[in-house]
Amino acid sequence: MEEQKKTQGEAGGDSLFDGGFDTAVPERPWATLKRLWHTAQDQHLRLLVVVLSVVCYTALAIAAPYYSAGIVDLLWENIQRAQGLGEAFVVTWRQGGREIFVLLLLYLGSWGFYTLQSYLMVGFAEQLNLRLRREMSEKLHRLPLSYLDSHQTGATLSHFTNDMDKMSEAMQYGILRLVTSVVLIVGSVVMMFRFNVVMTLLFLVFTLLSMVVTKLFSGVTLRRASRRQQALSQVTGLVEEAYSGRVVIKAFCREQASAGEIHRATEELAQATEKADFMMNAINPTVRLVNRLGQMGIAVFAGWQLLSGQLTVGVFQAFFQYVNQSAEPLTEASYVINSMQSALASAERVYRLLDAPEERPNPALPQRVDRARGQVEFRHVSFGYTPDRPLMKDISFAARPGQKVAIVGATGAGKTTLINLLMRFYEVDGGQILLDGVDTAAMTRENLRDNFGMVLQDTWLFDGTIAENIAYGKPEATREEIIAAARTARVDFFVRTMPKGYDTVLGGEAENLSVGQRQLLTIARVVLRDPPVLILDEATSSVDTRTEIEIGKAMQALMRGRTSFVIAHRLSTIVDADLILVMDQGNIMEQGTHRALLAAGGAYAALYNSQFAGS
Ligand SMILES: Nc1ncnc2c1ncn2[C@@H]1O[C@H](COP(=O)(O)OP(=O)(O)OP(=O)(O)O)[C@@H](O)[C@H]1O
Repeated sequence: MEEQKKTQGEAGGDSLFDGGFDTAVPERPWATLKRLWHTAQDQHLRLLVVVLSVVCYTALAIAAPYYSAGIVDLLWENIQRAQGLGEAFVVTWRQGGREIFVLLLLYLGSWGFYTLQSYLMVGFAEQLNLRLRREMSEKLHRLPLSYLDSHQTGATLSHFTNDMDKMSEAMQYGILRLVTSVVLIVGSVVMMFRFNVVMTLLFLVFTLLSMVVTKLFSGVTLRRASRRQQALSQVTGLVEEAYSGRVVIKAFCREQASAGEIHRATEELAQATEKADFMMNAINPTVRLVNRLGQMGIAVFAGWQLLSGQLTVGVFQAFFQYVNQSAEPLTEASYVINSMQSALASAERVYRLLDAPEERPNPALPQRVDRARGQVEFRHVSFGYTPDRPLMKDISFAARPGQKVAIVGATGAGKTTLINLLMRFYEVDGGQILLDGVDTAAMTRENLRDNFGMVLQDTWLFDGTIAENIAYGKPEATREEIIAAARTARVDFFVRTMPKGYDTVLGGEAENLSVGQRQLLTIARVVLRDPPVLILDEATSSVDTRTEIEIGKAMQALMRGRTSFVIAHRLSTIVDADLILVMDQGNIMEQGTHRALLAAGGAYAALYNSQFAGS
């Protein structure tokens, strides 16, 4: 449920600056900020330059209007004097020119510092993202499978994409906006007070009013944005479901029902988006309207003071420069604050991933087993995925080098779990697993897994050539070695029929590989690596009989001379096994050879007889 909520929030998390409103709120904003500060420790100098640049920018931005007031008054006086004398008005270097030049420098300086701080912050944000992305990708490899198994892929991936984007945007734009706005507003208001108290009070009253309006609007906006996020994640979920279940949907002729559901969800999304976007678009004009009304009031008052000689033209225009300078950031305040909140919430999610408990560290003085003979033993092993639900209570068996061990049992019996423990994807709770007499817990995981080769039903091929895919476990393999492995795996023939043979790129062109061909390729991969112990998950129903025979032969060739663990789905293929483990509810019910188990007349015999009763 918790996870569902999390992904929903993430799925719909539009960026603020695209006009979206994010509802995510950080749980511990100050602690997260402190941690971000720590993560960016190699960039503190850059931040110091940014701070200096912000100070210079705001100082210039506050000084420029004040300075301009004097210039305008000076020019105004000169114009009037020239008119009084009937002369043409000219600006010379001594009379106004120098001041205009200085004003130009002030404006240019403030532009320059603004550009500098933006440039530095873009670099800062990207460097920070780079660091976090690197830490996350390293972390992913240190996380135990239990973490990855219990977290949705989409949610984990969104830390690399959505969360990073939000943080980057907030840092490039949000932080600067926030800091410069606060300083600019405070500075401008101080200057405004120096010019005219009544006009400043008038401005503050209308500013307060526009803030109240913003607050009212943002409450409704947040609610509507949240509804839109829910609707969006529902549509995403349904489309994903329709895509992944496309074969079943077609087989049951449920296309119309599925399309209907998506249609309904998209209609809801359209309505929710309409409402949310209307609110989003309505905020700015409304706040601006309030601001304009305020400015009108100030203008009328200022005009009256101007006419009565209590205000100069220069101060009049300078005052309005300050009004504009402060009104704009105030209008955007709620967006900026929201963006900062959502970025901090993203940072929290990223740190939560980085803080997740890791695999138990490898032993400090590990024992090594280089190229095992293949003696594998389980001694009183117990295990549960969760501490409160033990699955395996006391498992013991031994396989001698070169033996074929078949694992059978109904679905959920614990066959995969046994392999998970053997490979140390999960750690045992009690007992020992030994490889050539060495406790696997005393070895490093890398050393242990170097001794194993796995062929799973879920084949995994990556974007790359067939040759690269076969050489995945031994990148330095020569072309001859790759071809020899392909021959053993009975894959050479069909690879040669492909347009570019071993250089055919999978990925774009991988769709034209059948499930069986994909599996043969993964067998070739293991053949090339030549491990002493094998784990094979027998193909079930997704391949045709001829391919199944091919795979069977390839597996036979692979198993020769190696200890092999075969998760068997058809009892016919395991009659020659040296040891059959019959599993049920996580435990081994019976073990022995096919003959011995049949003779014992227990669960295996019953299963065997039921499978072959009709044949
Ligand atoms: N990652 C996991 N977290 C919690 N429970 C799990 C996990 N993986 C498996 N289980 C549970 O452990 C039990 C054994 O599952 P396992 O996958 O080992 O069975 P299996 O014999 O391989 O089944 P199948 O033939 O369907 O693959 C099941 O009850 C299953 O629900």
